[in-house]
Amino acid sequence: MIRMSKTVIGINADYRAAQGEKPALTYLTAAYYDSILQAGGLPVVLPPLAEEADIHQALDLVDGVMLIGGADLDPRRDGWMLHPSVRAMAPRRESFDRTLARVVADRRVPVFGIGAGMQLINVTRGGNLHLHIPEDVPTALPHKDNLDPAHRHTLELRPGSLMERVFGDGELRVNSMHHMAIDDLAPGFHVTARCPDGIVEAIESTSPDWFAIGTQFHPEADTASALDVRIFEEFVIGVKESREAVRIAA
Ligand SMILES: N[C@@H](CCC(=O)NCCCC(=O)O)C(=O)O
Repeated sequence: MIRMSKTVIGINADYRAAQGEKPALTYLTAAYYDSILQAGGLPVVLPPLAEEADIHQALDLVDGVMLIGGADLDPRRDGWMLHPSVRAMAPRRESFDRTLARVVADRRVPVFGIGAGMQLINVTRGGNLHLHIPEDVPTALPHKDNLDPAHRHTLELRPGSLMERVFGDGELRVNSMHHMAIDDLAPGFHVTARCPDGIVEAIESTSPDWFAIGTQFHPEADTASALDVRIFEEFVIGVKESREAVRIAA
């Protein structure tokens, strides 16, 4: 039997600690792994591993990683004060995610960060965040509407970027469900999409040896446009090309 070797993408997940008689849960929206499947990749879920050695062994088994969205990164872990608007993610998830992101970056594992996942890449590599857009950027458009999960805004794209390859020119509207955003961008990245109010909506690595992208919007969500799936196709292609380049260099 000829075994097709699909590009394997490890995906982190959300986590809920045990509550009374309710057991602890690992869970994630199916759209994250379905988007990888639709793009021709093979998704595997990475549970919140505590040991760094286990994370290294898990990364030996995948070609790339997708960091999903979710609740807020705890700003105190980055030396900032807690903000009243912060709804921190489960500590077990955040501890794993932060170690995973650091090891992924150190090993130059191809990565796609979505929402909180993009924010995590940025703080892991020395950037920081606006903790609450309405306070930090009072002139910003609304980036979250609790009454409208389909809330959207337009984007302005960087010429020559992956984002422009996917979306081309013309007006582009994406979903928006966040109250934090990238403030200082980490070294080794450039912004490839902004909301017209200046809020960062996509980033790409500028390092030739690391294929790393991030979107603040959610191309996997039900509210995404038909073109958004192309981002996942570009990601899977980029991961495959990165891995082939490493094999040739070896
Ligand atoms: N909490 C952060 C990141 C926003 C984010 O990832 N939202 C996704 C929510 C849906 C999901 O859990 O996938 C912020 O608000 O900036």
